[in-house]
Amino acid sequence: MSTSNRIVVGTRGSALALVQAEMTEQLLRQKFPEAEIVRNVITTTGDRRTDVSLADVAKVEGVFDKGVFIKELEVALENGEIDIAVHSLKDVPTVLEAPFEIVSVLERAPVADVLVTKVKGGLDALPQGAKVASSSCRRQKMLKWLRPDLEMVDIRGNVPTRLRKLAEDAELDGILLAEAGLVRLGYDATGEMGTEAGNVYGAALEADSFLPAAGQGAVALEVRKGDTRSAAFARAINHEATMTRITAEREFLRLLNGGCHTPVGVASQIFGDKLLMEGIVFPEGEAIGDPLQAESSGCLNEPLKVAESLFKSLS
Ligand SMILES: NCc1[nH]cc(CCC(=O)O)c1CC(=O)O
Repeated sequence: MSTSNRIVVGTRGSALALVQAEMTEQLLRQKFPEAEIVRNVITTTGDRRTDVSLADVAKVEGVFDKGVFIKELEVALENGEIDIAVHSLKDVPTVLEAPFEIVSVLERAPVADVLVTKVKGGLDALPQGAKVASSSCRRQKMLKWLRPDLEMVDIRGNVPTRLRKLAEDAELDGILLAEAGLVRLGYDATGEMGTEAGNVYGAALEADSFLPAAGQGAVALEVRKGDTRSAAFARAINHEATMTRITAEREFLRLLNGGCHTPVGVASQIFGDKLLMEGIVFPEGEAIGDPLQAESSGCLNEPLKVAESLFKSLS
């Protein structure tokens, strides 16, 4: 167990996870110069199983829903090996196991999805029938809806690996990635990106036609429920506006009971004391039916209510 001035930050070992852990540790060091901030890197099921599709990892490994990137961090939290788990919020299920709590989020990075292609020019420059890879059913459905001619395929691996796979694979015309991950890894997400196998080019997909995942671009800090000491550390670096937005977005997803099998896009914005939300829900299964879409707005202080009204106005 931790002594009084020591706090152990737990993270996955991917390049993006390590950058996000570093951001967290730096903020903690600024707030608590007297504290000893220690890092513990943990390998998760999702990192280990790059041999099967993301949708299948949970089934193959018997891991609850989307928790393939977080289970081992929760085990480490439970064992007291770490005090604060750092996650990409997007990878965290909307309902946590009872012993855990998300108490804080870092300031959000850009939320858009990016189409990365071998040829400059974004979506409009992709030829008829081009092949685009993504491991996210939301991204696959959304792009197929906008461009029914495209062939969507699965892809695994961390961000630098995917960029390299695109540059290497002669058959592949593009991949979809979060702008947040690219930016945090230091890439020019909407420009030219270098890989060992050549250059590729990013173009952000407009957030009003291509809605991101709930919590995309946000980093969440998870602690043991009742561990008031670790929670106080984490809360001291919380970014309030991000917390408001992700609370609303995740509530919308929770109401829909959306996991990896019901593709859901959701975006939120703060204007003065108002919270604006937009949502899109695709039908389950292979067919690309017409999605349900809605918008809603309400008071900034009531993110749960705004999410509920968005959910109710889906039609
Ligand atoms: N599931 C993988 C994952 N989890 C978080 C990010 C990027 C950062 C973010 O969206 O917060 C990514 C990669 C991607 O979607 O391109």
